[in-house]
Amino acid sequence: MDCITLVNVYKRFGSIEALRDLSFSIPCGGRYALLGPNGAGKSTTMKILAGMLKPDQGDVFIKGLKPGDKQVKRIMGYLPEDPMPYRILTVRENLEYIAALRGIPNPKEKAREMMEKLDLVQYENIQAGKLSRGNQQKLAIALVLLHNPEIVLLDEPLNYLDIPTQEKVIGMLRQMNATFLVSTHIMSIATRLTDHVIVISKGSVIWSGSIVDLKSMGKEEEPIESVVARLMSNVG
Ligand SMILES: Nc1ncnc2c1ncn2[C@@H]1O[C@H](COP(=O)(O)OP(=O)(O)OP(=O)(O)O)[C@@H](O)[C@H]1O
Repeated sequence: MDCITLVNVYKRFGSIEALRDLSFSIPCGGRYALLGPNGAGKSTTMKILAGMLKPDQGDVFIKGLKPGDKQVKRIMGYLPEDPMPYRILTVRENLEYIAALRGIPNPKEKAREMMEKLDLVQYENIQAGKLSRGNQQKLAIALVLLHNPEIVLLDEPLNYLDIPTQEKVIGMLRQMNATFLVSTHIMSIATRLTDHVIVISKGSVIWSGSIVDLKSMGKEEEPIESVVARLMSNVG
């Protein structure tokens, strides 16, 4: 069964065609990276899947339901490119509030567990708006994952994180049993978090397949970044 499906999706912003006949699907449990040059339409795709934007044309399904459906919201975790937790709430209040909204039985316990997992305990009484950019990102990740979502959409998840935290987050994400779509520019993130890639350019899919297939398209010893760059530059 597919958990994520886009069929002939179009999205325009004024004169800019952000998505043009975009179609792809991701089986439940699949781990996919969304790659593409700047302005390719990755964030727009993520926002549509998260129900934050409506496509102009085309169909989008999450487990057969429309994005934004109540049932979909319950099982989805979406990390936008520039997430902003509630600025005036503290780290702990943000976590407890979202845990309560998510209907988690013991929000206080869950908040503590997430702070411990992401090394946020020392900031628990700091307002989110006063955190460093990296700690805001950690909090945003904690907020997205606290209900153990079945479908996880991550837009540049490791932005702003220091290397030990990147490793910690990669470890957490790898342990989760979920359907993943991760938008990134960093190939090593794609190869460590996912096993399939969808490459888009100018709002359409230009290549999709397994990372093994992608690597095999390279000449001997050619880095995977160079294979991806070649794919992207082949599109006029
Ligand atoms: N709200 C908006 N208003 C106007 N244009 C927009 C809006 N959102 C996106 N666009 C345009 O749509 C196109 C696709 O943008 P999108 O952010 O989806 O690309 P992206 O692949 O995520 O890029 P990047 O890798 O640079 O983050 C771009 O040309 C962008 O300028």
